[in-house]
Amino acid sequence: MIDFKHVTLEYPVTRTLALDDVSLNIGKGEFVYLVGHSGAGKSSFMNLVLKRALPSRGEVRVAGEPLSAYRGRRTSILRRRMGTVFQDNLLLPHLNAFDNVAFALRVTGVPQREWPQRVTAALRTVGLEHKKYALPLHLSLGEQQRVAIARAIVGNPPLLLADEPTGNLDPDNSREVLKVLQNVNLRGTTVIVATHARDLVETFRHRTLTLRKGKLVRDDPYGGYAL
Ligand SMILES: Nc1ncnc2c1ncn2[C@@H]1O[C@H](COP(=O)(O)OP(=O)(O)OP(=O)(O)O)[C@@H](O)[C@H]1O
Repeated sequence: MIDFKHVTLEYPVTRTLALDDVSLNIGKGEFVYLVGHSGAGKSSFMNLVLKRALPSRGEVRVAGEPLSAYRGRRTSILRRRMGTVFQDNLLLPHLNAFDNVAFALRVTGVPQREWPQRVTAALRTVGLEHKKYALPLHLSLGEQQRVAIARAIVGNPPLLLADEPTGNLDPDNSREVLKVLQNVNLRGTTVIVATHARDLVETFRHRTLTLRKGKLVRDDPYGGYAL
C-alpha cells in the first residue's frame, strides 16, 4: 500500500532534515504505529503520503504508483481516497454529527440518496449511531474524535492516516478511539497511527515504526514502545 525507497525530506526554507533516507513498506490491511519524539518526522511522513510535501530524494509509492506520477486533479482524487484523522480535526460546529459525516460525501459528489445509509453505517462503526442529531458542542471530546473518524471512513478509504488521534483525550476515551481504529482496520482498511501514547502502543500491539531525528531506527513487527 505504501512504499518508501530511500526517502529524504529536507524542508527548503529552513533546510531541516525531517526524514533521512527512509525505506519501508506497509502492506494492504496492516495496522502500523509511527512513534518518535517531537520533531522526529512523523507528520512529515504523513505529509509525504498525502503529497502535501515532496521528497527531496527517493521515491514514495502509494498503491503501487509513484506519487510523482500524480498531478493536478489526480492528486486531489488520490487525497480524497485517503481518510485522515488529525488531533485538531475540527468538526463543523453548526452541523450535527450526521451532517458532519455527510459533508465528506457531499464534497466527493456521492448522490444524496446514498447518504443516510452510508452515514448511519459509519456512525455505527464508531458506536455513535444514537448521537447522530447531536451538535459537536454536545459531544465529549472523545465522541467528537469518533465522529471525525466516521467522517474519515464514510468514503470507504483503502487507507486511513491518523496523526495523534488521541492527543486531546483522557485514557478511557483514547482506548475507545483506538478500538474504533482497530475495527476500521478489521474491515480491511490499512491504518497508520502516529502517536506519543506509550500506553496504547504497549496495550494494543501492532507493528511499530520508530523514527529518531528523521531516521527509521526500528521496525518491530510485534510492537512495543522503544523510546
Ligand atoms: N513546514 C515545515 N517547514 C520547515 N520545517 C518543518 C516543517 N514542518 C516540520 N518541520 C521540521 O521538520 C522536523 C520534523 O517535524 P515533524 O512535524 O515531521 O515531526 P513530528 O515527529 O510529527 O513531531 P510532533 O510529534 O511534535 O508532531 C522538525 O524539526 C520540524 O521542526
